Amino acid sequence: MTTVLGCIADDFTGATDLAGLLARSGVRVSLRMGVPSEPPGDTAAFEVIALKSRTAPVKDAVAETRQALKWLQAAGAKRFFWKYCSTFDSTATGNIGPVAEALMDDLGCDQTIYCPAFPENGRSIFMGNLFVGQQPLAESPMKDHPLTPMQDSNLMRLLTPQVTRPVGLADRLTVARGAQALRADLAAQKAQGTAHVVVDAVANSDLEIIAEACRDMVLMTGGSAVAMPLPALYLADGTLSADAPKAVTPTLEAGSILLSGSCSAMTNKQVAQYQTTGAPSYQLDPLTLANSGPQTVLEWLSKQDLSQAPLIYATASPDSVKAAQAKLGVAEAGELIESVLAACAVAARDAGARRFIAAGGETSGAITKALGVTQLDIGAEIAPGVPWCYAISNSHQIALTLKSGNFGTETFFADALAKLEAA
Ligand SMILES: Nc1ncnc2c1ncn2[C@@H]1O[C@H](COP(=O)(O)OP(=O)(O)OP(=O)(O)O)[C@@H](O)[C@H]1O
Ligand SMILES: O=C(O)[C@@H](O)C(=O)CO
Repeated sequence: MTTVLGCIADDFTGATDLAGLLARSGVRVSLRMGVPSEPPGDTAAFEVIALKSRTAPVKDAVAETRQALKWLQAAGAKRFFWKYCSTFDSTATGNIGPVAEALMDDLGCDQTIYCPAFPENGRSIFMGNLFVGQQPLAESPMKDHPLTPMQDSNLMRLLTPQVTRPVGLADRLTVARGAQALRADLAAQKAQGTAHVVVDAVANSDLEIIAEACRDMVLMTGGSAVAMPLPALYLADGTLSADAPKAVTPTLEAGSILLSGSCSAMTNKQVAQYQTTGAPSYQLDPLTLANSGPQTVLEWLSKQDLSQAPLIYATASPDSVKAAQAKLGVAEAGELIESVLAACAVAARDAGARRFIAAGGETSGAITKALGVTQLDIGAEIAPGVPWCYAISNSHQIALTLKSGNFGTETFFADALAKLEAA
């Protein structure tokens, strides 16, 4: 069917996050890993293209996003959503602002909004300042992020050096006055030449007002949550027909594998919690892998009963990650582990695994690539922003969940397996 909303996300777990929130509507949502090489064929009402552009050089991020836009336009989309991280992960040079401006230029639009708020996951914006739980962004663990350390909490100050046109704010007091007031405020700012407007939101009810006020904008930008109300708005006014294809749940064979390359505080807790369930687990050590390769873990995996959902993880404390990085190099350590987890995913699939849980954005990218997955259909949500996804890998129907490092509660891994049983 014709695509109603074309979405572009700057990383893989972020793309499943957005796709999962859109899929809460029950309407089919399709996720593409990278810009498809084929022109659009069987497209869904909501199409999400996942890029790996968050920390790419600005020029590459812009070029790749433009290609994604062209594909979505060919799928029939007239409205677009640019999804970045709910913690606004970016640097003074990009990539949030430059990509947004490139999309605005290509779409001929002169204003867009910026709303990374995701209240269900503790991200809120007040007077243009982003909070993670009760902490300002710059006092949260994001201040120490290895690639995009967020050392300012003010979104206008963060965005201004990334763009060429004026940046403004629509604050919570305006949002609280409703969609009409917000629309009037945006129009007044547009008349004064303000192209980029940060919009406050602290609760889902704010996001509903913002989505209603901005639903006719050619381009909206934000975290996933501000897009969540759009399907219901489109269904209500007939932009999306009530008989638009619904999400379907395919039948799956048993056999599960959990692969974790995320070292976030939450993933560390999730790995520890899963181990208390008695499930088999294997810890990857980067230094051992560098010396002797993946043979030992692959042998261990070949002896596992996949109905026990074994876990293979490189997840470690910040200190041991730093120690491994000091010896091997940051990128080298990461790539080594990603390649081993990807090899484990393929070996597990060939041994009969059909349910895959991947933790970490980079890790998820490596695993989906190794499994040859290019398109996923979105299923039930396990935790806010983390859905099950269905795909074909080497002619097998598989289910995959790609968990963003910071998302989910401590029992996420067991919750994910249980959710699939219940589906
Ligand atoms: N023990 C380790 N030592 C060094 N690097 C590691 C170790 N374990 C994992 N890594 C690497 O750290 C990186 C973790 O990034 P990844 O994006 O997968 O997780 P994340 O940052 O927690 O997730 P997200 O991007 O969704 O927030 C990967 O490149 C992974 O290979
Ligand atoms: O918005 C978020 O926090 C996540 O979807 C994400 O982008 C993970 O990398």
